[in-house]
Amino acid sequence: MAFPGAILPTSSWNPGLTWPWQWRKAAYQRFQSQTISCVPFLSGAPAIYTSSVEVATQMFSPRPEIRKDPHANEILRLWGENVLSTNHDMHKRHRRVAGSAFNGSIYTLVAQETAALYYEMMDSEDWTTQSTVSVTGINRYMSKFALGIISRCGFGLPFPWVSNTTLDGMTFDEALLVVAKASIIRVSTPRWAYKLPIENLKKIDKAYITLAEFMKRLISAKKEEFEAHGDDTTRSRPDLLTKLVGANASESEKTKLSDEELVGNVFTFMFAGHETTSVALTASMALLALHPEEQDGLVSHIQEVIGEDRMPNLTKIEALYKVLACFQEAVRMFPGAALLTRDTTDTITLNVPNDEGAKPIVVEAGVRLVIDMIGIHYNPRLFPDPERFDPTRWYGARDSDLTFFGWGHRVCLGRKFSMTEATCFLSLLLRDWKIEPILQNGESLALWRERVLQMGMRGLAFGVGDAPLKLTKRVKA
Ligand code: HEM
Repeated sequence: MAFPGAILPTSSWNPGLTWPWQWRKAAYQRFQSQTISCVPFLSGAPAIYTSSVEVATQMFSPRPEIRKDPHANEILRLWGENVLSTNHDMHKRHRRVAGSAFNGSIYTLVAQETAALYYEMMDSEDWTTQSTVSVTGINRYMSKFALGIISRCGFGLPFPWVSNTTLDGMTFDEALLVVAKASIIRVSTPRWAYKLPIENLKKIDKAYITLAEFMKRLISAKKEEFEAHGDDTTRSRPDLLTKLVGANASESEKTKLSDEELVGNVFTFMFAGHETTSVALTASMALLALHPEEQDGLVSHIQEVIGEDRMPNLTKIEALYKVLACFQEAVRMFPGAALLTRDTTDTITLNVPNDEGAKPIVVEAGVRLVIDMIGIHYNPRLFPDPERFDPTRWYGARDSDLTFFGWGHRVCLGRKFSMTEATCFLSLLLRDWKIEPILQNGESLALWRERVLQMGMRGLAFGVGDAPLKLTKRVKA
């Protein structure tokens, strides 16, 4: 999507930025194809959009002629090259280092910390003492929650729900939230503009400086630990930051990360692990609020598996398949990573399925390939009656069925991390609280869904807007 179409709203004549969501019921049906090409009217590169898993698989394949374009992904490289931004051999190196941190120990930690932060949030917000709580926008809480879990489990940061530690008057979580929301402004605003008396730009600048300082201190402390204890550091604490700093100290070309790459990866994990999970948690709660019958079924299931256990362990969390399926269905319906792009650097051929089998299409160099995750997840051939919230679609699903995490050699590294966090959080919340939508005067559930559950750009990811919800404490027998 190029200027000026990108800045104008989506309408019947202009796609705008949100067409994959707003036209999800019509775009591919109109052209009777799951793969369509798009040639910008005034400026910009031609693009091919697909809602077909077969075509997306070809676009995702590790071929030398397909890459993530460094210019299109400038936001991802803001702090340094990293596992999300790089291609080919360089990507393999980053993935080798970061991937090794995603194992049983980190998921055990995620289960523990999610339960701990849940109770801390309840106490700090003073919800524990209330019988009902009305929240105008649950997103704010979910955003902070997801940030807390990645900070604690990925980076060993304390991240208390209420933080008093400030650097130049700004707390760490405040700085992170501002930075997460302001990346587009940061890449598009020249440095001199920050000297102007514009309050918002000053706040963004301060947040970037604060965060960079926090991270510098964190990395220095970890480096000192390596100097004092060598490889024992990795053995005693196998978290993500330890793995990344260990790779920075490594002598091997295959696992070495430079200082800049180390910082780039630290920030990438902070943000990749934050927005997508918080969007999905918000959507899960909003959808459950619309489906009280689903909540009732889940409460019995949760009681059977964890009873009144305050800190359920990983094995118990993994047994809560019905709660997990609700989360997976919410991610299908509201995929935070909505549009994934690749670019061709040479001519390729895509085999596009049609009624007769498949038709080969030659794609020149310089074409943008867009994997439309909304298109895929609302494709009625793959998900019959796609507007219906039906968690049973995911009962017994295999890892490879979870298309909303991508697939192939770049499948999401944090998929089990986010599923563990979400299953644990939603189970504790549903066991304690009934969730209902806060309706406006005379509003029906269908109208609430229409008003609230709309996707648009929120910070770095595509997400749902403010979801107003009422929580009512369940009366325990
Ligand atoms: C509901 C939550 C999440 C969703 C829907 C999601 C989705 C995705 C998708 C679709 C991709 C593929 C991107 C591409 O191929 O261009 C991806 C990649 C990635 N995700 Fe996630 N993600 C989630 C949570 C997380 C979490 C919690 C973390 C970290 C703790 C994480 C870390 C990453 C990383 C590092 C990559 C890059 C992998 C690579 O390129 O090799 N994600 N994610």
